[in-house]
Amino acid sequence: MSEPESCLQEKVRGGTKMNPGDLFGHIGSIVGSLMFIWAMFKQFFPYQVVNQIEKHSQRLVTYVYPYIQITFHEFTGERLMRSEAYSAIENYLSSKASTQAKRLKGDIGKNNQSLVLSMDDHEEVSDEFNGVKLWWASGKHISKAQSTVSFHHPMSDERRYYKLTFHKRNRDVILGTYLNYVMKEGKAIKVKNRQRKLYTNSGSYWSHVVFEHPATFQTLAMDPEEKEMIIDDLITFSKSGGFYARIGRAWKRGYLLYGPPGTGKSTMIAAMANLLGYDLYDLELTAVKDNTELRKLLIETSSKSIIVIEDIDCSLDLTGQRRKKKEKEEKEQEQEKNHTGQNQQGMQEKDVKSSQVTLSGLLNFIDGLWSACAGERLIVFTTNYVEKLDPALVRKGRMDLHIELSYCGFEAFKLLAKNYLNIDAHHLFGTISELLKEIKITPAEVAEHLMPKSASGDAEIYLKSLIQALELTKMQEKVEHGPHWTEN
Ligand SMILES: Nc1ncnc2c1ncn2[C@@H]1O[C@H](COP(=O)(O)OP(=O)(O)OP(=O)(O)O)[C@@H](O)[C@H]1O
Ligand SMILES: [Mg+2]
Repeated sequence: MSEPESCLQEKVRGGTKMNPGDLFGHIGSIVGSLMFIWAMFKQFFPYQVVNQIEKHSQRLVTYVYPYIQITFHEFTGERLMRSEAYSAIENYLSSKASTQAKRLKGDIGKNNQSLVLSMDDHEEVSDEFNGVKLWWASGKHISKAQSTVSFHHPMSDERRYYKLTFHKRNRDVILGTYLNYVMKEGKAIKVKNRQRKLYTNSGSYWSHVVFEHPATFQTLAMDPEEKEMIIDDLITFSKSGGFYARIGRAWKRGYLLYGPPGTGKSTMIAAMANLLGYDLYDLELTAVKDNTELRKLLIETSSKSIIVIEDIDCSLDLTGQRRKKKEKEEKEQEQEKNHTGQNQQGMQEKDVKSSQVTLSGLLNFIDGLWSACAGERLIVFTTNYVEKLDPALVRKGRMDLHIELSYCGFEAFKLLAKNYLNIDAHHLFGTISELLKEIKITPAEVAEHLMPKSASGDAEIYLKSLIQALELTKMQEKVEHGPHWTEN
């Protein structure tokens, strides 16, 4: 059975099922079917005729037609801005269109990789929500006034819309929850499909590149339970907009990632961005001139983003004095050279050497920013030395979750072996498990040993190389602790 036929029959069935024995139900279904056929064929009639027929039939239909229709136009307002609701519906319907509609439109998505399909004009798809059946139809108006003058831009006078049809007895469900659901889902799909960016600051300006880091939580080697807990925490956060609004708190969450170099802190941040589909702002504090500049940078960050300050201990010291002041001054002098001639820099460069970002500036600005800006933001600090940080910076409420990334345990090793060598088990695993209990080695070092060096490389070679390295470290430790070990 063809798709329009099946939709029509669903409509007729829907009418009788919803209101058995009700004459209006039948009439309404028939009128619904006629309207659907009309929607398919009206494009072949002149615009004036269509307009007149629709005007008069509308009045008649409202008497007998038990369905309610809502239209969502693509462009709204005097300045004809593209409607957010329309684009959310378009995204929401894209998956339904690809399974139900017979005529589809295809385009390259914003991430420039995947093909995005949407329903073509005058198509219809059905949807179901909490047991309620409803229909979406796409259509377009061709403006009469513009069609005569828009010779050079034949598409510019087309106004597309989506029309939602549902039985009037479901009014509460549709208006109360369904439409909110569609908006939310549609926006979520948009976020998932959009091209994400990695922003870095040079002085008070953000510049960005496309963010395409392949790290995911699946490939991140760490304790599986802790990993689950972090994923849960992130997903709960990203879905809690309503909760944060209800309790009157800004929608933000702070993470402190700490651990030795090479344990996966930066990798985890990339995985977080990939999981949530957020942009990344990598804030280089040592390149920020003062608190004002810092505030400006943070206010410019967009919603759904992760603001990262790596090695926070190297950027600020406990009194707020810059540890890397000298380096900063050198950097700024260089910038000064580069920007000579750009008059907008002139003002800022005047007091370059006297100003600096302080710890209290950072704290104030974080707290202040969150209450001023809408939308969700994560802030992530990383450090190799958690004990060196000022308690004010890492107190609860500011940094909600402290995550330790540590040396490679056996579970983490197994995941690396799976990722790098595609093996779940091996007779050398037992030896490695024992060695990992005694020897501290970072996931980065393990990964280095497991990295295939030739196309035909045997897993055993790489595992043996890892065992050798572990045994060597063990020997070295023995030598270092020699006197204690040999005393007895
Ligand atoms: N837990 C891990 N799981 C998977 N790969 C890891 C892990 N830790 C490190 N690696 C690998 O080691 C490399 C270095 O890790 P990463 O840059 O994330 O470490 P880091 O903790 O940020 O170190 P630093 O403190 O020096 O910034 C990564 O490119 C990644 O391939
Ligand atoms: Mg790092």
